[in-house]
Amino acid sequence: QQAAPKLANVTILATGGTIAGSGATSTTTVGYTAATVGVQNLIKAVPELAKVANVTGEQVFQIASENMTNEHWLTLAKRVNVLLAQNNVDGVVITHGTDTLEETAYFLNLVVKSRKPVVLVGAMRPSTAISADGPINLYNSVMLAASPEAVGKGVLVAMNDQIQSGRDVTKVNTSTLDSFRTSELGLLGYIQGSKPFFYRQSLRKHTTESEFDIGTLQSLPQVDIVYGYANMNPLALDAFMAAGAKGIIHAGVGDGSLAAKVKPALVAARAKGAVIVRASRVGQGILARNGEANDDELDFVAADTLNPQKARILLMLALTKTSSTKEIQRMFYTY
Ligand SMILES: NC(=O)C[C@H](N)C(=O)O
Repeated sequence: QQAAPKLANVTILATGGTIAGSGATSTTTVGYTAATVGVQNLIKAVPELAKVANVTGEQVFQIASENMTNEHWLTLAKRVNVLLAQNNVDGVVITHGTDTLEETAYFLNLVVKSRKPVVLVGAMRPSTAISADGPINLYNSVMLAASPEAVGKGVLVAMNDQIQSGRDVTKVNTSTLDSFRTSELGLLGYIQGSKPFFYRQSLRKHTTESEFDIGTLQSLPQVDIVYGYANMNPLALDAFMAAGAKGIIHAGVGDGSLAAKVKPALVAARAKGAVIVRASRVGQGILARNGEANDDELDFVAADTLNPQKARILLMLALTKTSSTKEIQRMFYTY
């Protein structure tokens, strides 16, 4: 008789969200309360986890993800790095609210110092709902974090039977189960029959190849996002600058064009030392450097394919290393 294959050790770090949410009735799929179920009960609800990994759980936070802060990210990333440095941990799963899940995934993609799998997972329906998606998503994530195929792929997101890259995935629907998408760049693979099937991989640097190190950081530089729209005015930008912003993400219309009413305020912000990154509210495509604005002349940075909320994360990390816009532009083409 053959010995049973040794199961991988996976730690689930629970942070809250709808996956840990509960509603008044089984048909409550809106107006429920996020972040009420503790990690041990999340694990207990899916006994099948024991078939794919030796699972341990830690409650890191218990919050709805709209309350995620830079400080939460630093705490979480440090814990992930400590765990993955241990020989008795093979992978980490992070349960998370879906509203900012894509941001946490990209942050960790840039600061985790390990090739071991890190998988983020959430749910669109609370744990008390008919056909709650949390249990299957959690099962798939633990299976993925335990799988050799996920090693070295960067931080992953596993929802709705799909594997997405932490760099590229974004929430695209307020409420449906297929809310996590990677527009044109494409998902990485599928999960089927308790197995991962990978088809592609991001070529952008991550984890062990990243130059960013949050090991000794207690805070991140203030970077804010100003949203573009017709009749846009510089009020929000000026307020962020007055509050001490070190960087501004201009979530511009189209290819990041600058409204005549706003451009002088951006130029003034740059003159005060803030780094200006031009991104787009569109959600797909490359933000062309020197396209809709002359970035060389203005000394601005182009966000490449990062959406504004992900551009904010890269700019915060970039500002921990340098204030050179040339260097920061290189980083936007690297990560
Ligand atoms: N589906 C969810 O998880 C939404 C919730 N507001 C959260 O992000 O925590």
